[in-house]
Amino acid sequence: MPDKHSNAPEPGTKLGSHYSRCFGCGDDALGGLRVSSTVGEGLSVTTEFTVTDNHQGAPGLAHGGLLALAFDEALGAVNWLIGAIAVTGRLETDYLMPVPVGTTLHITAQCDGISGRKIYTSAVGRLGGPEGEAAVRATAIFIQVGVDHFLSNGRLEDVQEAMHDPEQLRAARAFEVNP
Ligand SMILES: CCCCCCCCCCCCCCCC(=O)SCCNC(=O)CCNC(=O)[C@H](O)C(C)(C)COP(=O)(O)OP(=O)(O)OC[C@H]1O[C@@H](n2cnc3c(N)ncnc32)[C@H](O)[C@@H]1OP(=O)(O)O
Repeated sequence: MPDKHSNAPEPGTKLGSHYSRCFGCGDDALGGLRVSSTVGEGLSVTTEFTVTDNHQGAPGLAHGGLLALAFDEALGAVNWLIGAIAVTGRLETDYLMPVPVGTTLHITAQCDGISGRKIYTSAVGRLGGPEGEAAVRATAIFIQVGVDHFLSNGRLEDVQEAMHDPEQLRAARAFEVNP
């Protein structure tokens, strides 16, 4: 298990978005999920995601791929706690119960360990409250990367815009990145 980063926020702290145009957590992404995570105990975060009319796959039920996105965000937020910049290498989801429109998934995500650049994480999403029945489980492997991953691969205009965005710089500082 990795150590919690010495500058990691205290339990109860709301983590901001890592990028304002991120479809999972950003405020500027049209139709995005806008999920936000709160630091939990140890290397864990909690995230609430409410399923709306726009999230349907079958009538009245959440789309599974969209739920996977919510989990990707929650699991990725764990990386803030260890001060790691990382991208999703593998994401596996188990859908245990249908998730109806209007319900809230209470997701708890945690770090399970690291090996080299790989960060192993897992999460469970419960319905009806943080202690409710498990509806979705997920595991993910994040791979630590350098900031050059984004600078070399991202569309230039977006990278440049992000580098001039004070909010993006705040997020980068949280990862101890100097873009
Ligand atoms: C303006 C600038 C500001 C920047 C401020 C940053 C802010 C912070 C942003 C955070 C952003 C998050 C955003 C949300 C989360 C996404 O949605 S991320 C987007 C989706 N994911 C991707 O696009 C990743 C695409 N894949 C890749 O780029 C490359 O395959 C990777 C993942 C970087 C790995 O390539 P690589 O660096 O060449 O790594 P490689 O040496 O092959 O493998 C390293 C290790 O990882 C393992 N591995 C590699 N791929 C996998 C895999 N798919 N499954 C399992 N293991 C794997 C390898 O087996 C190897 O293990 P060991 O041999 O060391 O035991």
